[in-house]
Amino acid sequence: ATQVQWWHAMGGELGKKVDEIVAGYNASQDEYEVVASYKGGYADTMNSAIAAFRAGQQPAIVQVYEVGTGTMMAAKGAIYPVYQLMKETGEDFDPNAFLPAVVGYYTDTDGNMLSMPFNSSTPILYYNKDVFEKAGLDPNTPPKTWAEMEEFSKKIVDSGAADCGFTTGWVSWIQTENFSAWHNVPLGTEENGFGGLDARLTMNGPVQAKHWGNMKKWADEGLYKYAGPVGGDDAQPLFYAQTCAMMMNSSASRAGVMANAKDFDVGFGMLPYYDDVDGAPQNSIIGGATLWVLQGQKDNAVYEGVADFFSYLSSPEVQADWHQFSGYLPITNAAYELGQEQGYYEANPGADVGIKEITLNPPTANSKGLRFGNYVQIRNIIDDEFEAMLNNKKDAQGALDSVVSRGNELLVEFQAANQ
Ligand SMILES: O=P(O)(O)OC[C@H](O)CO
Repeated sequence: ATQVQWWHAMGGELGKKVDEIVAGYNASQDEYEVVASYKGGYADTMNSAIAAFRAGQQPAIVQVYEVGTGTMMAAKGAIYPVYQLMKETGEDFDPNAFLPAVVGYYTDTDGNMLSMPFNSSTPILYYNKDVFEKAGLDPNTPPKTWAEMEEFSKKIVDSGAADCGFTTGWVSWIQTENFSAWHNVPLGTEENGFGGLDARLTMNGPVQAKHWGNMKKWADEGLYKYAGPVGGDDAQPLFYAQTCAMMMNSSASRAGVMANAKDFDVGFGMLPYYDDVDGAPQNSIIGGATLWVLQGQKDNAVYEGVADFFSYLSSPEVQADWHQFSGYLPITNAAYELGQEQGYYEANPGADVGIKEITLNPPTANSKGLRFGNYVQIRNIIDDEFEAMLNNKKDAQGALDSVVSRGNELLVEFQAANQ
């Protein structure tokens, strides 16, 4: 069989499921053998693939998170656009089969899909119903607004029901990028970068500054616990240990929550919003990753295998199973409909919160996502400046102003290198 190497970033429960899907594909036919390799988190996986490409050792498929999209799109000689791959290998492929929010993120300005959707997520709220009850809160009513997040957190901490009200994964993705979309305020010019390489960051507006300022205040008051940079790896353990009663994290944290939150009941809610911001809540944006095909495989049969595997991955049965297990969105209309027919959403209340959030309102220029170059590095700057604020080195406005000025230097460099 022709081997097809796939480098991915799915660890823990998600990694086990990826191995199961790959085994299912390999058993379903004997022409190709997909070999899946876990390469660490999203940033590590992307960096390993770039280094491997330079050394001529690249895999056929690499999973890249959504914020790597701008960089991958610009790497023209390195990528094999998916719409072209499917056409050249004669594989049936209908971009309209995918949810519009997913397609929009990964298409070029001519509407061509460049990478293959696989695991699209969006952040949601998880909460501990048992702690809510102990604190005298209604376990069936999650907070809707940030004012309620603060009020509920105070009740939880003051009553001793838990040590902290809430934590969050991804300060960048959830409390800055999705926060901005949810409140319909821009992250940058040129429709958050979709309009061209001359886009610049503007995520230091009054709505974002107020929110970062509140996060600092809530951290000082012990209502919010910081879970660390990048994905905020401490968020899940803090939630599982019932230290924090609420957690904002990827819809795909569901698999881990289901496996680890054994001693208490979990409720699900939408992201909170400030009710004095006009138009909030707007819609959330997708995260997660897509599969990029890399150029340079010597045997064309490898690409035929990639196309065949992609068809398998996006079949309604495989997608619905992956979505229902992981909490990633059902990325095709057919997978969503299959779940409805199966009665999955009725049997699993809260499993459709993410879908409701991304489809809450038709996306605006501020809420269809982002596409900035060098954004992997810009995310590190966001974490860095958030920590500087928590450590009293800067106030919220000063920290966000630095995000914008440092980030824009990277955008200027990216524009010069890729125009
Ligand atoms: O944890 P994931 O896969 O939902 O991804 C979260 C963020 O979108 C990563 O950039």
